[in-house]
Amino acid sequence: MAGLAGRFARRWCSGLLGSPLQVPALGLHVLGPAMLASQKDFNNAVSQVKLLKEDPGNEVKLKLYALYKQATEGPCNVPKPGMLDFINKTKWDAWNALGSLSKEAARQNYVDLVSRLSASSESPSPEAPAADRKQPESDSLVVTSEDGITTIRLNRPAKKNALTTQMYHDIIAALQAASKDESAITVLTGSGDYYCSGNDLTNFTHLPAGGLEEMARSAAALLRDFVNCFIDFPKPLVAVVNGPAVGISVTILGLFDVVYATDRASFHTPFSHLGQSPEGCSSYTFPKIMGSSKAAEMLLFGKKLTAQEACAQGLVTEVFPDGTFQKEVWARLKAYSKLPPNAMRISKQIIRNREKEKLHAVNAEESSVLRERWQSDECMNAIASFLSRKAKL
Ligand SMILES: CCCCCCCCCC/C=C\CC(=O)SCCNC(=O)CCNC(=O)[C@H](O)C(C)(C)COP(=O)(O)OP(=O)(O)OC[C@H]1O[C@@H](n2cnc3c(N)ncnc32)[C@H](O)[C@@H]1OP(=O)(O)O
Repeated sequence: MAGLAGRFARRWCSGLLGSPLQVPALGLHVLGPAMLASQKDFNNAVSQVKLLKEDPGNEVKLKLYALYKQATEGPCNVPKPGMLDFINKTKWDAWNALGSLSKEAARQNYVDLVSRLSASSESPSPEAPAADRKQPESDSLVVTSEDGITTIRLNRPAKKNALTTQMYHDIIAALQAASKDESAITVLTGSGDYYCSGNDLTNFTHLPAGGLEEMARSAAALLRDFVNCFIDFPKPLVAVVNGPAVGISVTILGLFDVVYATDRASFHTPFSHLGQSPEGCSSYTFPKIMGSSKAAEMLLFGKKLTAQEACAQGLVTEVFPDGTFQKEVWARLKAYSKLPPNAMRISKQIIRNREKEKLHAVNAEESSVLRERWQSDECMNAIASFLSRKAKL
């Protein structure tokens, strides 16, 4: 069995790292979010992969492979390999999971990933903008900082950027670091075709020694800490919603200062379907933003809004055509990031501070109600249904 696994791993490595592009090895730029990687940056990154000192492991090589194919050939356009062709099927799955991600975005994600791999295998360089930042524990979150913008990118496209327990912790750490760094603006966005599919429902399957009750207690504590970071975040916080958004990724939008969305995005809070109840302060912010009956349709009945509807309700600031979304949004954010940072901080304080106490109280109440909900049969059955593939939203 070990021999088979070893052979599998060796074939895997040679298949994934060999790339058809042969270009001279050049220094790798550390790219930030505010500009899209050029073809030259991409070619450099392709060369750089071959020079990595450490083997990045099969999961990362699979990501590199999928992003490379998407960047050079576009969305997966070849037939799915047969069930027994394990290696090619796994590679096909990874490529196919990137959905309609544009070639440009794939190129940028590839360059970002290589940049992180290079940085972690070398000593920090003074030019690296985020060199002194503690990097997230898992590569499901990518944090970059450039041109006055710190970007926190959910990077689990194969799972529609569902939030694992580790990702909640990493986002908390990233927000705490961003609140103190040099950047003027902080952005949350996603990789791939989804913004975020909400809480990873498998989080609830890892029962601790204390059983269901202990799991619900620690989940409520984590939720409360997570949402508190958004309530207290001192700088302009912008969501760049690159695709559909579900659950907690939607509810916390009420705590952002600006929300830009592609016209492919949708906004879905299916709490009743899941036997759960609202969080992220949405029980307070949504009625305030859109009025109580529109909020009730979303939070009680799980009505899914299109990007245009969410914009009309005031949850989204502006909607952009998907084809020009990244270019237009980052150009705008780059311009805003040049505004005096202290003025923006102080203005945010004036706008938000009088609400903070209320928001903390709402967060505490929502977390405590959910602690009970997570122990209910309604919730257990809904999660079991999703995990056994009987239910999808
Ligand atoms: C101690 C524990 C601490 C836990 C921390 C607690 C804090 C939690 C606080 C918040 C609680 C709840 C708020 C919410 O967010 S509720 C919303 C939860 N989300 C969902 O219910 C979405 C479920 N997903 C879907 O319905 C569909 O996947 C989709 C999003 C509509 C996309 O459908 P699709 O057909 O386009 O793609 P699909 O093949 O289904 O997905 C690709 C793979 O991704 C996996 N996946 C997607 N979303 C999730 C998810 N939320 N959780 C887990 N896995 C997800 C999906 O299973 C596929 O995987 P695979 O390829 O089959 O392996």
